Amino acid sequence: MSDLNWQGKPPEILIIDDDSSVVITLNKVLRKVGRIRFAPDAAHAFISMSKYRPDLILLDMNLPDLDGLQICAKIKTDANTSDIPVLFITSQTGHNFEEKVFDAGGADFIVKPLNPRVVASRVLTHLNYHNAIRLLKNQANTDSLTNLANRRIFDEQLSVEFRRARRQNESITIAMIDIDEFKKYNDQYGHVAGDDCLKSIALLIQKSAHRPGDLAARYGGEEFALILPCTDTSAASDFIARLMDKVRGLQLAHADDSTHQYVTISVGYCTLASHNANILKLNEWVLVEAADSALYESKQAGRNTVTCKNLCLPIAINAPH
Ligand SMILES: Nc1nc2c(ncn2[C@@H]2O[C@H](COP(=O)(O)OP(=O)(O)OP(=O)(O)O)[C@@H](O)[C@H]2O)c(=O)[nH]1
Repeated sequence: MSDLNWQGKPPEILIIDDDSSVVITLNKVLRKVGRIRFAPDAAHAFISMSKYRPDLILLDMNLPDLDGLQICAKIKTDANTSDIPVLFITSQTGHNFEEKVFDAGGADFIVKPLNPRVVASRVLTHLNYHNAIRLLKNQANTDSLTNLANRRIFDEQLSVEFRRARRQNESITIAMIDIDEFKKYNDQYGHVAGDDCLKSIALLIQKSAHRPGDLAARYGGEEFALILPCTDTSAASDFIARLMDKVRGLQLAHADDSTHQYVTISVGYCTLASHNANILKLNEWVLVEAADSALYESKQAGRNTVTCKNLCLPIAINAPH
């Protein structure tokens, strides 16, 4: 249908217009470009947007319930829709019109009577911009080898989830995961096999951390980090035991591992329990440091081990950094 490389499916285009002749014309021009949906007014448009997140919106200036500028401003103030390009369709070109469109957050406008080639060119240009920005954002947030979130996103999300846990008096767990004897693995099987091993374990971690708010990130070389909101010590312990089982279940041969035949991981985690007396004085990095020191203990204990540091009792608080 579409020539654009849009993650295997055509781009979603939403046309918000109550004039059926305009809708018919736009459909004819754009049906080869993407998947077209229609809404005759603002109410239907917002329902459609929440169901089928559009990649581009064509918006009439005058609609029965809200005017186009108001709809556009609403789209632009909602974090879920703010990055969608909005192109106005209008017969108005009067005083200040262009400024009003751009002030409302519109990306461009197309003047009636509609010229099919102009419509197709403008829509394709904005879809291509939108796609390029989406790909760049994705690259900036993702570790390219494993496709997990990168360290930058981990830091951002850690702060968000820690503040949420504090506000809502919920527990939160941070886990640090490290592949055992990975230097020897690389030495024995080569770096390409090492990369494949990292990818397999990353995929397992990502599939395991599937609840809303969970985040799996590549923290460094062969180290991963997990944020598990609303997860107390016992839930975290079950989660990590299952994850370690799954890694052992992969049975990735590691002939040089001093104690095991297969690739294993060591884990350290720290849970901040709800009702922690010190919760208001703590910061998120206390959890990361505690999880990291628990991971160190797991390594000292012989690897393929999990260690928990619990912060539910009053503890010595490190200076924030
Ligand atoms: N193939 C591959 N190897 C990596 C990557 N990032 C880090 N490494 C390797 O991971 C190894 C980590 O070695 P160490 O920190 O000594 O840890 P270890 O050998 O796993 O030993 P323990 O953690 O004590 O069990 C190093 O040899 C790094 O070169 C990567 O992206 N790909």
